Amino acid sequence: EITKEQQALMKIITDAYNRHQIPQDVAKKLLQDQYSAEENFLLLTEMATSQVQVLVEFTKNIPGFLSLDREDQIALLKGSAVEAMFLRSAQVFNRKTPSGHTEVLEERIRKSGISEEFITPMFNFYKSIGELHMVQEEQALLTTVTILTPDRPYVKDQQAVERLQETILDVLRKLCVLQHPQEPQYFARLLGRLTELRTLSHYHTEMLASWRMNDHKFTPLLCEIWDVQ
Ligand SMILES: CC(C)c1onc(-c2c(Cl)cccc2Cl)c1COc1ccc(-c2ccc3c(C(=O)O)csc3c2)cc1
Repeated sequence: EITKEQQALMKIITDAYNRHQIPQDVAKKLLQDQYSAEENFLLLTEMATSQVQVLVEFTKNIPGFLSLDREDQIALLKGSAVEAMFLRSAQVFNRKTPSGHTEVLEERIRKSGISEEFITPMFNFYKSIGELHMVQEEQALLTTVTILTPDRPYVKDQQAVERLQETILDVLRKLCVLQHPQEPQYFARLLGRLTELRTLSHYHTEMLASWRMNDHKFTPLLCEIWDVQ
């Protein structure tokens, strides 16, 4: 079962995950009433930029992350940002509370110049995440596992990242058994989502290319994290 130090680790990560969220005044912009493709793209760009800032702050709270090589920290953030944002936006879509963001976010994503070939897998993913009914600890730990993926491009000390990731995976596996006793393969299903995230990340690269073809501009932070422009 989960040890005392694993409990402490899970609490640190879950508290940080809940503390670092897009500010409500930024999220509320989704509710404003312009719905042109241009307006949707601009709003989504603002959401993504804010989400990256939130992600950087969250990552600093992952025990051991700041002890990694500085360049490896950057490589892990760049390599996982899109996947972490898919996970975060998935939680928004599957939130029960009628924050109203769900519908407008879906509407804006569907009408922001993303081609249908990417929209379908994207919303299939959102649905498959919803079907998992993850508790918030599982969401926080799964995002952390995604960030601590050792084989991202340009990571030098993969062993150091692997050690951190294994620590989190061990807690996540035990938590899944506790939270879903009637579903022994639940942990395996969760990890299967990480494979789906990699595929979505490849689609995302093409999404960026097609937006740029139509002369869409990104913010400096997104250009830096996604190596565009
Ligand atoms: C540059 C831009 C056009 C773009 O490029 N690819 C993607 C992109 C898309 Cl379209 C889908 C998935 C991933 C990415 Cl990066 C995006 C938009 O990325 C988003 C990132 C994050 C949110 C997001 C997060 C949290 C919350 C919360 C909350 O927590 O309370 C309330 S509202 C909300 C909104 C939305 C969109």
